[in-house]
Amino acid sequence: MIEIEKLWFSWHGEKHTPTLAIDSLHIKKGEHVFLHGPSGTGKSTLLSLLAGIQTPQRGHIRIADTNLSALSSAKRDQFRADHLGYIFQNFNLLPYLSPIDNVTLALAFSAVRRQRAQRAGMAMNELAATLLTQLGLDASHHHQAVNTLSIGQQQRVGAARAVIGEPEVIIADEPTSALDEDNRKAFIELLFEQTDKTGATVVFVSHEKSLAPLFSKVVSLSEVNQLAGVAS
Ligand SMILES: Nc1ncnc2c1ncn2[C@@H]1O[C@H](COP(=O)(O)OP(=O)(O)OP(=O)(O)O)[C@@H](O)[C@H]1O
Repeated sequence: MIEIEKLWFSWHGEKHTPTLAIDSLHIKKGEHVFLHGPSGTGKSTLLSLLAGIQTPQRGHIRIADTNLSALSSAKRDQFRADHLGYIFQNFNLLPYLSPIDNVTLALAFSAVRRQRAQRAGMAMNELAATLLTQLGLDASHHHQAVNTLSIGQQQRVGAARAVIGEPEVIIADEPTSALDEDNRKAFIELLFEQTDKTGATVVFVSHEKSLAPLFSKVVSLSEVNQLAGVAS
């Protein structure tokens, strides 16, 4: 599902030391990947490359058989909207909109995800409400502005927005860092219940190594980031 080959990326251009140099990293469809590494090793950088927000100077990233580097910037934006659900560390929700409106907004930018959502046979608002409830946000909170929700509740809105319309890949950048350990685990289990229904691949970044046993594959970025060993 995700194939990284001979990846080389520097924030400062080709003449500078790379932030990331990954010879090869393959992630299978439906896998739950826990990506960890010390601060500054490039975890968020790798996620922005996977999301097509940045492009590598060398090598390539394929997601669902699409080479992201071969796409124009506009096509990469569309690819991201269609195939990737992103859960941000600070959730990036629209503060004055309700949970329902934040979740359905993910469908506004993607006909592919709208079509998949329609297969559920319910109105978009109803589907958003169902996902929010399944991810642990009680219906009594579905219509208040998200900036009046707790961090844990906002996290459930961020997760529902990422999974609606069944994107093939869910990327999560430390979405549980503000929660206690029991709530972190419970949230991840609820997220996997949703992604396993659709066979989505999950790439989850966290510092919390205690979460690693919940995942099917554990990747240490310090180990795969071979700064000296990538062929030019
Ligand atoms: N937008 C940017 N412009 C220039 N350099 C950047 C940018 N974002 C990150 N970097 C640099 O890339 C390196 C890796 O940063 P990154 O945020 O990917 O690490 P991280 O492993 O996610 O760290 P943390 O765990 O602290 O979030 C750092 O040296 C950082 O300064």
